[in-house]
Order: sequence, then C-alpha cells, then structure tokens
Amino acid sequence: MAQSKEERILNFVLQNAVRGDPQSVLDTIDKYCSQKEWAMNVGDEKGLILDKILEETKPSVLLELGTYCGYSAVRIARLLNPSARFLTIEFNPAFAAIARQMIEFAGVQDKVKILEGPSETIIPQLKKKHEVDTLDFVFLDHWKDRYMPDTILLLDHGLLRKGSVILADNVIVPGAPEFIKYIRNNNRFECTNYPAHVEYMKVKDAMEKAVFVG
Ligand SMILES: Cc1ncnc2c1ncn2[C@@H]1O[C@H](/C=C/CNC(=O)c2cc(-c3ccc(F)cc3)cc(O)c2O)C[C@H]1O
Ligand SMILES: [Mg+2]
Repeated sequence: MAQSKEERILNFVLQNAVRGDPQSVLDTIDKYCSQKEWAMNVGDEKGLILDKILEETKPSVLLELGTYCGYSAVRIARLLNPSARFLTIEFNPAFAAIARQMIEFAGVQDKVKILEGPSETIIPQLKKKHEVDTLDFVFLDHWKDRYMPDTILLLDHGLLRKGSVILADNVIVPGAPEFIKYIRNNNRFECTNYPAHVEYMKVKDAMEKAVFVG
C-alpha cells in the first residue's frame, strides 16, 4: 500500500527526531514540511504565537479541534503542567493513528487525549462523558467552515467561562470569514488579530484570539 504524506512525515520523525524530546519532534516536522512536502501543520512562526498565548493564559483544561498529525498537540502539550487536561478531536482515523504515534514518540501522551470523531458529535459529550466543566483554552484548526458552528456549540453547552480563550488558525488563508464576522461582532468576545504567514510559505495569514467575557 503506497504510503500517505502523513505516514512519510511520521516516519521521518521516527527516524530523525529524539524520542521523548517534543521540541526535536516539532523541529523535524518543520524541516520535512519546509524542505520536502508541505503539510498543514501550524508551523514554527504561528507556533511561537501559540506558545506565547499559552504562556500568558496558563490553561489547565484545553480542547483542540483538528489534530491532523499531532504537531500542534505536541506543541501545546510540551508547555502544560502535569495536572493539565488536554483533549484533541480528529475525525479521520488515519490521521488520528498518525497523531497518536507522534504524541507518544514525543513523550507527551500523558497530557493529551485524542477523541476520534466529528467535533459536532463530541463537543456535546464533553461534560458528561469526558468530565469537562469549562474550557480554559480552545485551539481551532479544523475545517474552516466549522469554526463558527463549533464556537456556538461550545457556548450552547456551557463550556466557556469568563476568560476562556479561543485561538483560531488560518483566519486569512484559507480564511474563516463567517467565524470572523460572528466573533468580532459578538460583544461577549474580545478579539485580537495576530498577523503571520501560512506555514512554510511567504503567503500572509493570521491567527485570531477571542477572549470570552462571560
Ligand atoms: C468537524 C471535524 N471534526 C473533527 N476533525 C475534523 C473536522 N474537520 C476537519 N477535521 C480534521 O482536522 C484537520 C483539517 C484541517 C483543515 N485545515 C486546513 O484546511 C488548512 C489549510 C491550509 C492551507 C493553506 C494554504 C494553502 F494553499 C492550502 C491549505 C493551512 C492550514 O493551516 C490549515 O489548517 C484534518 C481533518 O481530518
Ligand atoms: Mg491550520
């Protein structure tokens, strides 16, 4: 069976990164995807913005939508204290399998739990099935037309509290126009835009931070 791009990325990490060293996993993925095959990881430039916002927020309960190969899951988990709880949702079983191996190789498997399935199904289960009260931090990086409906779902299920931070990737490219329109016109959120570039490219992109004011 021909290997997928995601399998090639994982194998490159298994053969070139240092087991148990999350930063070496990130650097190795960035090396492969900037020199060999482009892939939709948040990357190092936007990754540094993610790092800074995480260090400011110091979240204990986190959710990511769109695990893909696990790059941002490793990036986020490496900054969390041991008692933090980080759930990441991925509906493509092949990507979930890749991400699981990536997370384990990086040695952050005790901090991250991959929930397999569509976000619209799993978000309503977070309180009862996954013992979540409210979320301190949410990273949106899945299909861009799902950013707005899933944000509304989080609100409807009482998963946000005063100060909860939502960080969205790709608000310029590929873009999430209805999410941006919704979140910037909703006075229950305070928004900040962080200009950057598409991972591994010179094309302009940005991240948007929305803090829930309750
Ligand atoms: C609803 C739902 N539930 C669970 N997982 C979901 C889901 N929707 C997607 N997913 C999963 O997230 C991942 C999808 C992410 C979508 N991200 C993208 O489409 C994406 C695309 C680009 C990009 C930029 C310039 C270009 F020229 C071309 C592409 C850059 C990025 O950073 C991206 O995140 C994988 C998928 O299985
Ligand atoms: Mg992205």
